[in-house]
Amino acid sequence: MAGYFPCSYAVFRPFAHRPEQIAEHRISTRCYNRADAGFRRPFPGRSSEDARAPMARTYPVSLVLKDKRAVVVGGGSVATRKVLGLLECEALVSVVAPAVSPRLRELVDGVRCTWRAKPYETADLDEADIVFAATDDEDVNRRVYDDATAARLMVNVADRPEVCTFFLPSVLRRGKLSIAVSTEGASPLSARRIREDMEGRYGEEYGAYLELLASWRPRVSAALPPERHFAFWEQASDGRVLALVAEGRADEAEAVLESLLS
Ligand SMILES: C[C@@]1(CC(=O)O)c2cc3[nH]c(cc4nc(cc5[nH]c(cc(n2)[C@H]1CCC(=O)O)[C@@](C)(CC(=O)O)[C@@H]5CCC(=O)O)C(CC(=O)O)=C4CCC(=O)O)c(CCC(=O)O)c3CC(=O)O
Ligand SMILES: NC(=O)C1=CN([C@@H]2O[C@H](COP(=O)(O)OP(=O)(O)OC[C@H]3O[C@@H](n4cnc5c(N)ncnc54)[C@H](O)[C@@H]3O)[C@@H](O)[C@H]2O)C=CC1
Repeated sequence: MAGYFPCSYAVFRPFAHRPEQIAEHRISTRCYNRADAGFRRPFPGRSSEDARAPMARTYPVSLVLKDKRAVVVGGGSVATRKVLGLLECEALVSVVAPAVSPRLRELVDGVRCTWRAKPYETADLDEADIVFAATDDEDVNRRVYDDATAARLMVNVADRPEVCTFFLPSVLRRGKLSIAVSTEGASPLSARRIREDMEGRYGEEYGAYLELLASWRPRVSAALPPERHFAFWEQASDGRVLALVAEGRADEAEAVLESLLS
């Protein structure tokens, strides 16, 4: 099965039909402070009252993007990272950019990943299911955002956390296990550091372990009445089976599961 594309949606968007109002009303304190520090051009018409308005909580989900059409506008390092994640989930990726990074060029195969070597135009979003704006041109990113919003498409804007309808978390994968870390735009580097910290705690053994448990699900459903399912899975996940899998003792892990059926 294709992997999931973990992300967090910003679901509360009261001014979704007027992008300039979103900029004015849904600005996070962090961005306001960064603007003051010279990192970000201040948005027009913003008051300190607006700056205190908290950004909406996000709704974490894992998207199934297999065979869905993802349009990525931009071809630099940020776009490349997005494309790698999308291809991992078997999405159909269309990159729109006059130039792309060498790594991204390698990923373009004309089938799962195509490249339109030109500047962005509105028609590039025709047939898109999900959109990523990742150019280094603020105005282009804003235009992609406007067009995607007009078409009611989910859109991630690399340089504008405050208008994204979803963010990308930092993701640790171990087979079917994905641990997605999000700071809702507060500190992407912190998300990465936490993900790196998790790498030491959740090793490769989780891949085989979860495959084993997945293979047992139909068996448990068939062999045990529903009221015994929870107790089975509680014991199956108490650490013994995981430890045996980690030591490469697959037969013994199976035997423990077998014993839990009686
Ligand atoms: C809002 C968000 C929108 C989105 O979804 O893209 C966004 C926005 C911005 N990122 C910026 C900077 C950096 N981003 C990274 C890295 C990652 N950024 C990712 C996600 C997100 N980044 C979303 C919020 C996620 C969250 O908060 O949880 C990760 C987790 C996932 C991914 O991209 O796949 C991936 C780590 C993957 C991994 O390694 O695990 C690094 C570190 C590095 O490069 O290693 C830096 C430099 C250090 C720093 O600034 O912290 C800037 C400023 C740009 C500038 O200053 O010009 C903006 C714009 C702004 O803040 O205004
Ligand atoms: N969300 C995130 O994780 C991060 C976001 N950023 C932000 O992301 C943006 C992109 O950063 P990088 O990838 O490092 O930039 P980059 O300079 O490596 O790449 C920019 C890309 O945009 C393309 N582009 C320029 N004009 C275009 C147009 N009219 N139509 C289509 N494509 C066009 C260029 O051809 C190039 O491929 C920046 O605004 C940066 O501030 C930066 C770091 C992390």
